[in-house]
Amino acid sequence: MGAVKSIGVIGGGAWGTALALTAARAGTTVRLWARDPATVSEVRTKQQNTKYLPGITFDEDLNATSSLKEVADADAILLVTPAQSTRAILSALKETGNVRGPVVLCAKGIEQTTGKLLSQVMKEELPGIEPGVLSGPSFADDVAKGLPTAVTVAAHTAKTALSLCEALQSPCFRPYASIDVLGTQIGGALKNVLAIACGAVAGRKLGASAQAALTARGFAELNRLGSAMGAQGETLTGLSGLGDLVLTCSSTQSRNFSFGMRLGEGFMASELIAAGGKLAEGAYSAQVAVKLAQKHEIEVPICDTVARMVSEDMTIDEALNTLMARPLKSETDFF
Ligand SMILES: NC(=O)C1=CN([C@@H]2O[C@H](COP(=O)(O)OP(=O)(O)OC[C@H]3O[C@@H](n4cnc5c(N)ncnc54)[C@H](OP(=O)(O)O)[C@@H]3O)[C@@H](O)[C@H]2O)C=CC1
Ligand SMILES: O=C(CO)COP(=O)(O)O
Repeated sequence: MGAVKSIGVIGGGAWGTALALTAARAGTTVRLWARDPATVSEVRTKQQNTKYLPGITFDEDLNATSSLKEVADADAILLVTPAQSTRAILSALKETGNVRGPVVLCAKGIEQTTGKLLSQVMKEELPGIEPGVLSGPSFADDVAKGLPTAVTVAAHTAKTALSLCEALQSPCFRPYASIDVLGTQIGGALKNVLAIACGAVAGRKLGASAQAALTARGFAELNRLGSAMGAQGETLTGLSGLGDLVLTCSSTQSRNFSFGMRLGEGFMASELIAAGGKLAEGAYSAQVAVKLAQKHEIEVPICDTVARMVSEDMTIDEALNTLMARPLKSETDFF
């Protein structure tokens, strides 16, 4: 593909808005699609998205629209809605007949009903269109404020990955190109599950040592499962893997970590979900991550306890006891 001069961003939430700002700062023509007309109007007229990025007024004028057909008419599309809505949006995008460039998957999750990665979903819904993936340690708030951030942008060819990077690069946003489309998705999906575990440890006040141990053992799970699924080692230890795991497992700014904290404080997962709070993708990916691990015959005890806490099959104290009472084993696979 040639240079990416225009980008359509689908998703008027925190991350979609921050990525639209990122493209604008890079000098790329950008149009943001949101399903909520109030968001479209506020972004257009007030340079704000108070529902998802409260307290931030953009320096950039963003062109927002409610027309999917309009936003699809771009050299590349960033798809930035929650993972579970990906199939429906891809199908609606196909209906527009306007998609020509790569569609970059920016959600961090696995499809619950099928256990498929989002690029696999895209292959079914938009065959013939190149998938891309954007993932890495990047809080939408930080990015919207122009704080320095680095992410991985993957596509099947280096040329496409580099063109996408060029269309997003600015003094505050540094994308690294990759051709590991599969591997770049795995870290983002699994770190959300593992961040719930770390948040639960913080909420239950089990100490910084426990949190660090859980992060490191969580990385072992991410690494084992990612490798079994075919991810490259450098991807798993890179920005979209270890980088994002460290960020999300250590900050109350993370919605997954905060969701875990509430579990650790004694709230039930169903209460938190019913209250309709902020999106915690890990709550939707935990169970399906465990199933994927079973399919690949990989042990993921931390993901498993998170899945069981989310389905209310286990309390935080039971989870802790289960993890601590596991049979002794080697940290490496050498003996
Ligand atoms: N926030 C962050 O820091 C980062 C988020 N991500 C990932 O990006 C994805 C989106 O997250 P984020 O933007 O933060 O989420 P938000 O909760 O901030 O926003 C979600 C957006 O998606 C819209 N939406 C939800 N369901 C649908 C649907 N079925 N059809 C169309 N639009 C829909 C919502 O619209 P409405 O308002 O109408 O409900 C809203 O505009 C997630 O997978 C997340 O893990 C990745 C990196 C950073
Ligand atoms: O993916 C993110 C940071 O890289 C955002 O994490 P949360 O969805 O947990 O807020």
